[in-house]
Amino acid sequence: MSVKNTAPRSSTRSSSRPANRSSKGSTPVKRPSTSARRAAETAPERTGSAFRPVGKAVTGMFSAVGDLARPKGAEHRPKEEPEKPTTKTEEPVTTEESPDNDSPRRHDGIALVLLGLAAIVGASVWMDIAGPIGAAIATGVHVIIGAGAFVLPVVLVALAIALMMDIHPPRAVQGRVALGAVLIVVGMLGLIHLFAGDPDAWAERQQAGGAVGAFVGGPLALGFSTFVAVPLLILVIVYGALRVTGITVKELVDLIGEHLRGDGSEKDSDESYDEYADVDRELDDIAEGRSPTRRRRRPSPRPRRTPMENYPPDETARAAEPSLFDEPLDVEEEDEPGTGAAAAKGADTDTMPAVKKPEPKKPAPKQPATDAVANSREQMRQAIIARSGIDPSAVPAATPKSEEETEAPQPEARKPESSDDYTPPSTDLLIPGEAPKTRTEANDRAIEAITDVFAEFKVDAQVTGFSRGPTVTRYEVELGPGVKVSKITNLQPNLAYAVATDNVRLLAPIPGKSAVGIEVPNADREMVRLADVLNSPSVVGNHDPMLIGLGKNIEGEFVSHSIQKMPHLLVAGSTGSGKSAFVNALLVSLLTRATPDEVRLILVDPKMVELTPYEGIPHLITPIITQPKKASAALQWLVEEMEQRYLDMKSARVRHIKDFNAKVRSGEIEAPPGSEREMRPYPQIVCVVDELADLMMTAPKEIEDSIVRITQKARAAGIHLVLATQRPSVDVVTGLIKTNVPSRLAFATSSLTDSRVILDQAGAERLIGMGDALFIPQGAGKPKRLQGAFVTDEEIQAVVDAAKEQAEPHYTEGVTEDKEAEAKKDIDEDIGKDMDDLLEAVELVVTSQFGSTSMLQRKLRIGFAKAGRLMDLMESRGVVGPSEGSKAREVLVKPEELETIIWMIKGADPAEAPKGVELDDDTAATNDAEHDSDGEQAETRTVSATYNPTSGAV
Ligand SMILES: Nc1ncnc2c1ncn2[C@@H]1O[C@H](COP(=O)(O)OP(=O)(O)OP(=O)(O)O)[C@@H](O)[C@H]1O
Repeated sequence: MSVKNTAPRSSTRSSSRPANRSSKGSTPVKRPSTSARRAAETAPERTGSAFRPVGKAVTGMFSAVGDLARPKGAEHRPKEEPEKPTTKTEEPVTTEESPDNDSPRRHDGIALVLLGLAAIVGASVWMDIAGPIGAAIATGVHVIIGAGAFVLPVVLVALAIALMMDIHPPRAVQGRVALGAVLIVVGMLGLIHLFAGDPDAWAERQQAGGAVGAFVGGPLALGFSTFVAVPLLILVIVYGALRVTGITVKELVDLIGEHLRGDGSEKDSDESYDEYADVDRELDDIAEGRSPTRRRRRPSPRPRRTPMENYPPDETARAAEPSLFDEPLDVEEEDEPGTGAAAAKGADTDTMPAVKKPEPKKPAPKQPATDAVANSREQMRQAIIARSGIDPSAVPAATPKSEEETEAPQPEARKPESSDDYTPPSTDLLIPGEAPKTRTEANDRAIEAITDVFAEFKVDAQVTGFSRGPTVTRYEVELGPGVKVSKITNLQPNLAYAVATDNVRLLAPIPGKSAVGIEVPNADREMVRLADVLNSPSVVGNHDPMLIGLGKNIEGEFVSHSIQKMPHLLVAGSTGSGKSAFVNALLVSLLTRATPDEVRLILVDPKMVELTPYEGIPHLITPIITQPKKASAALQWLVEEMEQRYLDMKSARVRHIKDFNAKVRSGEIEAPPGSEREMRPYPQIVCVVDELADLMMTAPKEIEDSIVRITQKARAAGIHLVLATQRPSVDVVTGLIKTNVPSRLAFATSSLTDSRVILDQAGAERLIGMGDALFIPQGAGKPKRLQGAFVTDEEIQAVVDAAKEQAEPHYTEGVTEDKEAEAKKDIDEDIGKDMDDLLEAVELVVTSQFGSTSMLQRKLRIGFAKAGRLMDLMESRGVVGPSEGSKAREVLVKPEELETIIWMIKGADPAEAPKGVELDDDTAATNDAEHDSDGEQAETRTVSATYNPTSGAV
């Protein structure tokens, strides 16, 4: 229950009543004040006894005394009462409150009257010196309360003192206390009466329980016997005591138990663990109408790690960023976007409301102290502090790691290994970003909201710090002892509601910390510029030409990753989530770090517009591909290129293209004599597909085959795929593609299913778009959240121009030619319709190395005549030797040459065959001999027969 909540409830009530009244057409009725009414309603209900009239009468008396005693304006009504709407239709609660006009002098007067009465009664009953009137009064008192008359003066003096000192129970409990007191008195008098022997004579009764004792004890003794009546009356007294003290029997037993155990220490009490116990009690007090007695907050037995130990204070940022409750600072006017300095820098023309530069603020007028909004904020803040003891503006913010990084000395930048005449465009062409914010009003507001949720749901947890990333802030929450983490995770919808976003993500725990992370999107997000990422010391100091700037993580740390380590990447996200921005960041990173000798590109852009700015850069192997068919051909070309590289690596006895390149550079590998081939280091190849879905629609089988073949083994060959799609459905990102593309980058997806397809887990559907991403590099289990780096079209243009100025692209021919279609044109006439069967037969014979006609019959389920014909066709093409009667024919083609022979049977130019092998009988025989005798020579033969697909470009 909260103070905040009670106000609306009372106002609801009050708003409904006038309607009722008006419907009856009656005038406003007198009603007791809220708390008195509540007490009067509840006390009799709880007793459920015959004491109701007595209770009511005494309640009235206490109430009246209380009212009389209460100084004007000092009534103890619940805090929220003054906030109740006091419109004309409001019930006239003030009619009962009229005695409030009494002055303190008046209840002093009543106290003196009580003292006088006490003196009279005391003088007469104790000493019999009050004269005849006094004696009459004494007799009267004795008749009513018997021996109780001896105590009455003391009670009257006590009442008088209480009146004068303004000590009285809160109004809400007055009825309860009065009833309890009456029960005790009546019970006692009854007991005295019984212990006096249940006298009948009034003279004796005056010395026993008086009329009250006789009327209570007498009938009981008569009805049940004294033995039953005595315990019954004791029970009445106990009940009265409970009413007066307001505790329950259980609490009493607990209290006694605690004392008996002798460990009154607060350790065992739940309350000692409950940081909010005092606050709860206060709130209960207020709700029940008691004055909220402020108890001193016990120091928490749990030594909480202070937030300051976790985070160095960021005084400068604190000073620069006013908290929600600080006086507004005068903000210096900034340039309008597109004017002045911003325009001179060629500032970003991309308009993005959430991340664009802050609007130039008008000089804020100093808020008057009485400002209603400021007041209500302050009240809310105080309520939160009262409940949780946490001041949002005191929660420390972590310094963004990027800021710590820049303090380190700048390492030496990389120099390209190869080109003397080509220098990659400088990152100075890119626009640097603004310094990251450490804390803003939005953060304070979110801390308040989170703290409020914990208080509302009575969860012992508190925000101990936060780190602000560009898009999202992660609030660190520490739990009290014994609090389940699930208590926080179950609160996710409420937290989302409190911070007014559905994109709250919970990390339980934050990796490496004993704290739960609550990631809340920043209402005032910041843009991450690629320039900042590429100029960060960690990127500058890294000499990998394929390192790309990805963005910034939630701790404000720059994130970069090498494409070589990916080695293939799947990028997915719904439209507008930031995929193209990422592809741009990737390409600009490569352009600013790698020469065309080091990295070559194949760009596939089925959307036709996304990658157009890169047209004509020297890194391209082929012009930007926009047709899916050509893309499919280019992927097949990549497969051949990969096979070729593997052959070269094999012949050079190296396992990675880097080692092959090193050998070429050192002159260890040379083109064989007579070969026209010039040995040059192979460049790394990156193939970027901007929309995989378009390709998969055209030729799903071929595309999937090529992708799978490349991704399975192209890592060592220096060929890398980056596949982007906005439709990560299972027909686009097939199981085979998924298993072979190990690195994933997910931008906001439109559904949980899409997130599962791309990340194999949920999460991407909760991202907030515009570059907010989850990245799983190869081998990493948990995705890392980051804000993608952004480059504007102007920056891209500047870098592309700088690259184009230095070199022309040298396109390799035939990359996008559909070789299979062309090959089909020259099919031998004698093969005719048997092409498919022949190819199957060749594959069977070559892989099994068994040239038997009956085997063909069996496996291909064909007749003898057809099997014989296929065997003859194979003989004429040098696959098998001549017939040797009933023996199987000799197989002349080795399994590793299968592809080439199939290639040739299909009718392609043998010179373009992917593997170098001469297929006329003589050469085949010679080759076999070479293989057998001299492995080294055999490999030289392979090299000599191969071609270098990228050689046209190098
Ligand atoms: N990293 C980023 N930082 C800031 N803004 C970004 C970022 N990425 C994208 N945006 C904003 O989001 C808009 C859409 O981004 P982008 O064009 O990259 O989306 P997309 O996923 O490629 O969409 P589509 O698939 O429709 O092409 C951009 O114009 C830009 O304003």
